[in-house]
Amino acid sequence: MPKTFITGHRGMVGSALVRAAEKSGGHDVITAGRDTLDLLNQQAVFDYLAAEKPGIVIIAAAKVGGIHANATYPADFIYENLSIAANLVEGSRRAGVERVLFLGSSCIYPKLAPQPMPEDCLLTSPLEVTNEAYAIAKIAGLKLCQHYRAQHGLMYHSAMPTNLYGPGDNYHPQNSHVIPALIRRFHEAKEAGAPSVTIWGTGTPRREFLHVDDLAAACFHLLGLENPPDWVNVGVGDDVTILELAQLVAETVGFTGEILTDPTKPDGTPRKLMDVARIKATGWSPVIDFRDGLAGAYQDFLASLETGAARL
Ligand SMILES: NC(=O)C1=CN([C@@H]2O[C@H](COP(=O)(O)OP(=O)(O)OC[C@H]3O[C@@H](n4cnc5c(N)ncnc54)[C@H](OP(=O)(O)O)[C@@H]3O)[C@@H](O)[C@H]2O)C=CC1
Ligand SMILES: C[C@H]1O[C@H](OP(=O)(O)OP(=O)(O)OC[C@H]2O[C@@H](n3cnc4c(=O)[nH]c(N)nc43)[C@H](O)[C@@H]2O)[C@@H](O)[C@@H](O)C1=O
Repeated sequence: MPKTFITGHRGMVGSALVRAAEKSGGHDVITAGRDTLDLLNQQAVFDYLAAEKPGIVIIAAAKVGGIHANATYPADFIYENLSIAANLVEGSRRAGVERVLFLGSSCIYPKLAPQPMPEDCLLTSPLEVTNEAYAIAKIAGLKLCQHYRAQHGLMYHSAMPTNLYGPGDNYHPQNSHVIPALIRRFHEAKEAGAPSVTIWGTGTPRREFLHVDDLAAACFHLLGLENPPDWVNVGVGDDVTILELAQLVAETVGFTGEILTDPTKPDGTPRKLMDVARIKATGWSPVIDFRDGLAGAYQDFLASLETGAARL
């Protein structure tokens, strides 16, 4: 059974990876929270990997946030994400880690990429400005893996997930992604009997959403491939407008008031629909229906409010 270091295990993706690994029983999982291992500390990362000698490292730790956080803290996003990727990839090479899976994001592709976006549209035109810093760090992470694989013959590769949602999400009112932000806002409006809820931007951008448990399954699927692509899109291949999403979240939460838009807030990329032909050809497809997934995410939000575990 491979010793598998899942980084970022307290986050939404990392915790889904731990759940999936425990369910499969096929991995001896090790974890280390920020309190015991700060991934920005290069020497600490090198020492930890040298001592633990995992067979697999999954890089699910990152500085993560929605459109507002990315646009407000670009220095933090580029510095922390470059450092986490470089420390873990080089530390893995030094410790003889056989396999690394790095997680990027669909925002690595150009702002006006062809839709759906194939893997080979990377670096063909400018990035979306609201998340350029984060995207550059994620592109550097995937290129680290690609070049370490080419130069050192190591099986280091990457997955590029589309926008994710699910249990353990961050519900911060400003710094979160759109789904957790709207779950919280519609819930609070329902509780307060508010007549309307305002969403950011024009409501016209299109986004694709993948449940985090589907992503976790995709990660272990990729780790099982003998010759995985250097990087591969992970998505559902279907998208909705932000206004349609808001209507779905309102239904899920049971909010029946009006939905207003605020065009003074940024829209970000007009559309980022993944071309998922490559991962489908390897035998993976998502299984979680979007409405079911949203209902589960809302239940998780309610449960985490009760236990006090919600990331608010
Ligand atoms: N959420 C999404 O919609 C998408 C996410 N992704 C990618 O998936 C990955 C995981 O994202 P997600 O789970 O949503 O993010 P979360 O914010 O939920 O989790 C990130 C985790 O990384 C940990 N972390 C961050 N910095 C450090 C550090 N210096 N040392 C140790 N641990 C650290 C955090 O620890 P702590 O709890 O202490 O802060 C947290 O547990 C990221 O690479 C992200 O780019 C890709 C596409 C979409
Ligand atoms: C995963 C991805 O996440 C980020 O990109 P993004 O797709 O723009 O992410 P988002 O979820 O924050 O917004 C999606 C859309 O939704 C609209 N929107 C409406 N109302 C709210 C709202 O209340 N909060 C937020 N956050 N957005 C809202 C918002 O205006 C935008 O049009 C990247 O920075 C980068 O980190 C990355 O890789």
